[in-house]
Amino acid sequence: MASATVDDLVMLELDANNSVSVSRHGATVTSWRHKGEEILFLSSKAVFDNVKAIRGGVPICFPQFGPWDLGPQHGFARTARWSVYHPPTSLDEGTITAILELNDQQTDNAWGYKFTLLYSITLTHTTLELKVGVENNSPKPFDFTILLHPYFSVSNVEAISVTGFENSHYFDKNKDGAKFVQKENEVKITSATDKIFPNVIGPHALLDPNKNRVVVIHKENFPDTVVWNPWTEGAKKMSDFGDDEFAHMVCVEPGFVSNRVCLEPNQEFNASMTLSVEMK
Ligand SMILES: O=P(O)(O)OC[C@H]1O[C@H](O)[C@H](O)[C@@H](O)[C@@H]1O
Repeated sequence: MASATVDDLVMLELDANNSVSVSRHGATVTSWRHKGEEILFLSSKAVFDNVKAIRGGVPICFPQFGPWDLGPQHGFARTARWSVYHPPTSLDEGTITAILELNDQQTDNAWGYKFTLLYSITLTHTTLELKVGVENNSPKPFDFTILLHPYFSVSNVEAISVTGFENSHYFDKNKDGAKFVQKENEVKITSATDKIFPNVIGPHALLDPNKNRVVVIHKENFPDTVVWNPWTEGAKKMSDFGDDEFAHMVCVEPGFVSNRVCLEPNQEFNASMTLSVEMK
């Protein structure tokens, strides 16, 4: 079995307190240190064998979010080995960018289409921008769903709230996909949560009063947002997740999942998530 090496990591470092690390396995952002604080959650049981998806950070789901007839749950992008298209480079003072690439030749191609994914990671002293581009290099159209799956580190999941959902609706995956109305702006997490909110523009604010911290999640061309926490029972079912770790994480996931993206030959799809942190 392959195991992770230094060569697997792409590091974007502004200074000792502001950095991002990205694994070429799945282009998974595994850490974002902002002013010395880790913003992302990475399970203590995450497996780095270059086979399994990394449990935490920011995995990317493509060409399928959720179960998939043609391959693994959440698609192949999070377990494929990406290449470095553009190594970390400082564009201006205080901005560093790297670009990773995945194309059909780097996957087992069960999907059957030719494509190029470019994933730009840009770090500044105030933001982390993750931008994904999909190009159809096939002679025929294809369609897909896509989602960024950030795991945020929180003090205590029952103390936090996530805003940006006023007068929306959601499909509850824990209740056979039943549809519910969300009147309140804030989502609170007090039990197993797996909700798909279609067409919420955002931004979302993840308020963590115990940390005096707000993480703001801006999204472009990701109409949907999924909120997930596995809670006790879900945690126990995952071999790469500690039984008590659900209390210290929440996933707020921008995606294009309630409808499929359709791309004609040579067409491109672009979307991004930009995170910023405010201390209160
Ligand atoms: O265990 P994974 O395949 O990484 O999926 C983890 C979770 O991802 C998303 O948030 C889905 O909405 C959940 O249904 C799923 O359980």
